Amino acid sequence: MTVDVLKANELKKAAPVFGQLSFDDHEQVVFCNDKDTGLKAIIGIHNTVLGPALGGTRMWNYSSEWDAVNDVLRLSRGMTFKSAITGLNLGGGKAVIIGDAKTQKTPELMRRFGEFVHSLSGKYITAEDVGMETADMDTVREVTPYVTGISEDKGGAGNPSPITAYGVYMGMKAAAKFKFGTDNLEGKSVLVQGIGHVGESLVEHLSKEGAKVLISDINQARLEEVSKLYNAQIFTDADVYSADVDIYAPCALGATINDETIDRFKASIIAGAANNQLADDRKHGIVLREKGILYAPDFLINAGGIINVYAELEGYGKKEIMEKTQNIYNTTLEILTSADVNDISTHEAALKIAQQRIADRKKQQ
Ligand SMILES: NC(=O)c1ccc[n+]([C@@H]2O[C@H](COP(=O)([O-])OP(=O)(O)OC[C@H]3O[C@@H](n4cnc5c(N)ncnc54)[C@H](O)[C@@H]3O)[C@@H](O)[C@H]2O)c1
Repeated sequence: MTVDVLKANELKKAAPVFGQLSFDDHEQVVFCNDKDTGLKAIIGIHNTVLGPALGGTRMWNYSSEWDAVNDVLRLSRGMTFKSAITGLNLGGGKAVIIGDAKTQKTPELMRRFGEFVHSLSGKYITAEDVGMETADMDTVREVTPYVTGISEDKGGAGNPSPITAYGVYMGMKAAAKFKFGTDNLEGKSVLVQGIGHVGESLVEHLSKEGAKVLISDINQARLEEVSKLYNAQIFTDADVYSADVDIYAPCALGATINDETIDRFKASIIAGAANNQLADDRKHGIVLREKGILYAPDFLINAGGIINVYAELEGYGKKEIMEKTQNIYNTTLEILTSADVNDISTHEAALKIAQQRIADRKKQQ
């Protein structure tokens, strides 16, 4: 561990961007700065072999600029594989805005951000992520057409979060089928960490099916609201990761499966919406497999949102969106089976398929 930290620190000094551990042959990284609106944003374009880089914008109060760079690099890479495995003709990109979405987000700041997106002439297309609402994308739409996730009355496909939640639910059911022999979640205990846009909708599906739902969030008011609405139990223990549940569903931020938490998990399945759940894809994917914890790869099961926004570009409707999202069940089962047959982590099994699709397309170009 100490050696890893030392190595990372040396790399930061010698090659602060291209040498970053999370840098993975990204095509372009754009730093956007505007003094008047206070905008400090980074757009990461990982790969555009399959199409324009599409991915949401996250507004977050990062503890350092370094964390923001790291996040956008990891998130944009994840988008490349998400679109590839879902069969969409999209590349991977993502943007982060440094700041508190509750106090620092203004229409002027969002429009200025939209102008930066516009300057990339469609190579990057944005959408919402943590800290963003459909209304913010409507504001961005005032200055650029390179935005999705806009409201339905403005011709968009609307808020992608309920579709994302439906896809996660499908992926979770497939994982249950694989692990428990049945996809019926009635009576299964599921801890949903983060009950924001996606988490709440997932809680709704789960409680309708009769699962025993536990919820955890840093926002106490939301906990009480969601608990009342869906009869979900608020998880009060200090340690979320050692909760004695059947399924852990991370729906807050990424990297919750890391060196500190991985030995504490008691859940049999990990299936949630958060992007980049594994702090170290390779290492933690393998450890989960060794521990017998079935991990449904995040970029595979949380693709509902991108399917929804892709519909805006391709012009298909709700029925097709739901069918494609429902299909996450089948793809998840295939990948879990393939990981088992090939004795590799589920993350690696999913990654291989995504990478192969990109390599095949590259050969044709
Ligand atoms: N919205 C989508 O369509 C979509 C699509 C794919 C992936 N995702 C990913 O799913 C996750 C959730 O997205 P969202 O749109 O619901 O975001 P959101 O901002 O609406 O909700 C996030 C929730 O997590 C809570 N939270 C933050 N830190 C926490 C912590 N340490 N412990 C517990 N709760 C915490 C917040 O209070 C909030 O309620 C994100 O990682 C996002 O990148 C979202």
